[in-house]
Amino acid sequence: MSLQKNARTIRDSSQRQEHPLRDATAAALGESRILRAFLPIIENHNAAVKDHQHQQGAEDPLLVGPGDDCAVFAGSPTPTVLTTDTLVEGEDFLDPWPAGISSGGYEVGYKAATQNLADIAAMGAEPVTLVVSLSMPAHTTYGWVEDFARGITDSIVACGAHSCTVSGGDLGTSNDITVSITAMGRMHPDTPKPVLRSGAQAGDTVAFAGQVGWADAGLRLLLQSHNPYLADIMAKQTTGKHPRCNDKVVQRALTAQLRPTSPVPAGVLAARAGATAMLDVSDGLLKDAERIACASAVDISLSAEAIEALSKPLVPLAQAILHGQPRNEDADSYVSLAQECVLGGGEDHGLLACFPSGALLPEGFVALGSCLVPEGQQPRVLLGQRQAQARGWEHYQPL
Ligand SMILES: Nc1ncnc2c1ncn2[C@@H]1O[C@H](COP(=O)(O)OP(=O)(O)O)[C@@H](O)[C@H]1O
Ligand SMILES: Cc1ncc(C[n+]2csc(CCOP(=O)(O)OP(=O)(O)O)c2C)c(N)n1
Ligand SMILES: [Mg+2]
Repeated sequence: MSLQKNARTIRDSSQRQEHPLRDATAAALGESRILRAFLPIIENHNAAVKDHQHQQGAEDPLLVGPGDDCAVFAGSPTPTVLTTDTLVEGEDFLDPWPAGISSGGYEVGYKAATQNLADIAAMGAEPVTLVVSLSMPAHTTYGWVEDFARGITDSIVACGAHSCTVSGGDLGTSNDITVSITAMGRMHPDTPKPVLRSGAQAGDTVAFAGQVGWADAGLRLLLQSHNPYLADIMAKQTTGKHPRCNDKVVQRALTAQLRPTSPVPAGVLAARAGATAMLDVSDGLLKDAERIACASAVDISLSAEAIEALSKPLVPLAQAILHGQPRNEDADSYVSLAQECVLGGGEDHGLLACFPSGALLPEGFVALGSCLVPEGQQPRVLLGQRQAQARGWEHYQPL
């Protein structure tokens, strides 16, 4: 059957039945169920294309479709990986934030590039190029766009993606600034097999490279308009490109939210060390660990001590955040807020990976736990002995 005829059959059949959730909203459904409106239709299409190519005696180059950090395409000498990510003003950044600090062009370009580079790294691949689409109001200035371009190139350098170019893009108009970057990467010849989310096995070590919880702590500070502590430690000129701050821990959290970096070379190192599964943590450690657990059909057990070690440096920040809230909290609430940032905070773009038990962890990775044979039907993430509730970012039910 020709592709056209096949596609028409699919369209006719989809018109015949009205999906029972047709009037349900994104807010009611959440991201994963909203994707189900999209995926069966494109997967049908992809299957029709595959059949068509087969009949022509050609191979479909799409090796891995939707569902992982990147799509994977057959390539010579090694497979190519492809991803895209979007930032929207008002939803993903503010200019200015209630705290008085701005995400200007530099921060927006920086963050948009990092998000994409992290998805490439999460496949164990090396970033090759970015294509940048920028929609903005007509009153956006030359200076903003210049800062935006510099933010992109500085992020590429800071993430260690030294072979990544910027090869094109698109300009458009919109009421709110919207940036969409598409990134292409390539597997290294020594490790041509992409690291998917689905390869983890019971017994594997779960390990993490990068930082986690800091961007969430930064977000919480930036969203506060009257934090006396923050006002105290910020230097006078806080607007513009680089907010200055006299407190190193607060500065680290603000930087993690405004100009995050991802440990990109650690992706290739992980592939080389035999990583069985990997993703970048963008929506929260528990939620993203659950994605590996579900894709690989394993339970993941995170060590309470390892989580405590990640949370500890965030306790002074939790104190700063709670100082900005109406009533002062006790020490226990600082500790639990720090842990909430580590377990549920997104946007740091560290790499969570699984390695065969006994494998030497590559530089930059610390062990967080292990994969287990699943106990129930639904794979779970455990914290210590107990099942952890997968908090995390959900676009249609924010904050
Ligand atoms: N509109 C869409 N159409 C097709 N696939 C999509 C769409 N949105 C997301 N996906 C796929 O769903 C998966 C999860 O997306 P997302 O959570 O944005 O990934 P990530 O957090 O790694 O950026 C990805 O494999 C992505 O390609
Ligand atoms: C104004 C504002 N509100 C809320 C957030 C928090 N936030 C926005 S997106 C996001 C999660 C990551 O975004 P997503 O598009 O899911 O990235 P991906 O998983 O696709 O890499 C978080 C925590 C923010 N950065 N800015
Ligand atoms: Mg990702």
